[in-house]
Amino acid sequence: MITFDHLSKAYNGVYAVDDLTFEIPDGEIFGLLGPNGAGKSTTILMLTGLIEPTAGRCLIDGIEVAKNPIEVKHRIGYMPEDVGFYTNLTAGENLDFFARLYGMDAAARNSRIDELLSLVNLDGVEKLVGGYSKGMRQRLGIAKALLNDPAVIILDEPTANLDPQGVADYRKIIKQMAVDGKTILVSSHILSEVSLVCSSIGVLSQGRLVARGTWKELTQTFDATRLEQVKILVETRDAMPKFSHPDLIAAEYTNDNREAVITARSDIRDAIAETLRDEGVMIRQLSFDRATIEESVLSYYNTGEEQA
Ligand SMILES: Nc1ncnc2c1ncn2[C@@H]1O[C@H](COP(=O)(O)OP(=O)(O)OP(=O)(O)O)[C@@H](O)[C@H]1O
Repeated sequence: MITFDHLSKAYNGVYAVDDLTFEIPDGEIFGLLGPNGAGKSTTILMLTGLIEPTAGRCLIDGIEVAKNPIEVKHRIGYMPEDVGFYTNLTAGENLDFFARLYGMDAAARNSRIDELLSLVNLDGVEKLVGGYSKGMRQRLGIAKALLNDPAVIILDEPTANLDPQGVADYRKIIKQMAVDGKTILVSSHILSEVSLVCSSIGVLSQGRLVARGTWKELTQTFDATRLEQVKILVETRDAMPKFSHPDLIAAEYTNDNREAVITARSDIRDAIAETLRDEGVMIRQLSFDRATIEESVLSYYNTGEEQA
C-alpha cells in the first residue's frame, strides 16, 4: 500500500507538490495523470526516497520513506523515464549487476533473470545494451524494476518508447502484477493509456490532486458538471476577428483566419454570428460538435481548474 500524508515539496518557495493526501491499496494499478510540470516526477522522487519532502510524508506498507530509505528500497521497483544501463553489457549481465546489489545469491539471480527476460521478450538477445532500440531499453527497464520481486512498482511514463506490441505486452505484465497483489503506480500524461490500464486514476494539476476515482467515476463526474464542452467550427469568406466570450475556452484560427475551431463551455454560436455580422464578415459555416469526454478531461486539468 502507498500512503501520501499531506505530502508537499517546494522549490524556492514554490510548491511543486502541494498537500497530497490519499492511499493506493494493494492490487491497485493507479494512474498519476497530469500535464508536464504538474508534479508527477517530484511525487515519484519523494516516494522512491531520492528527494525529501518539504512537509508531510509518504509511506510504503506503513514504512515512512524519508526515515527508512533502505528498507523501502527493498520493497519497491522503480522505472524512471530514462533508465540507465551499462551499454557494454548484455541485458542479462546488466540485470545480474543490479541483482547483486540486492544481495541475491547466484541461483536466485539466474532463475529470476531468465524469468524476467522471457517476460519482457528479451530472452535469447545476445547483443550489448548499447545496440538496443529505445523500446528494448524500456522493456529491460521493466525487467529491472521487477528484479527484487517488489510489493510496490513505480513506473514513470512506461510506454513512452514502446511499439504497439511492446505496449500490449506491458499492459499484460502489469495487469498480472496487480492480480498477484502488487501495488502499481504509473505516471503518464497520456490519458488514453492510463484509462486503459489503470483501475484508479488521480489527476494532478499544479502539484494538487484535483480529481480521483475510476475512469468511469471521473467521466461521470465530468459529464455531470459544467465541464461539458462544445466545439464550434467556423468558416468565413473573409478573415474573421478573434472572438472573446466568457464561455470561450480555446480558439484555433487557420487559413488566414478564415477557419476556426472554438472550444467553449456552452453553445455560443449566436454570439459568434453576431460578432461576425457586426464586423461585416460573411459566414460560410457555423457548426456544432460536442467535445469528447477525453477532450473535456484534458482541458479540465490543463486549465488547472479544481473540482467544486
Ligand atoms: N530541482 C528542481 N528545482 C526547481 N524546480 C523544480 C525542480 N524539479 C521540478 N521543479 C519544478 O516543479 C514543478 C513540477 O515538476 P515535475 O517534474 O515534478 O512535473 P512532472 O509532472 O513530472 O512533469 P514532466 O512530465 O515534464 O516530467 C515544475 O514547475 C518544475 O519546474
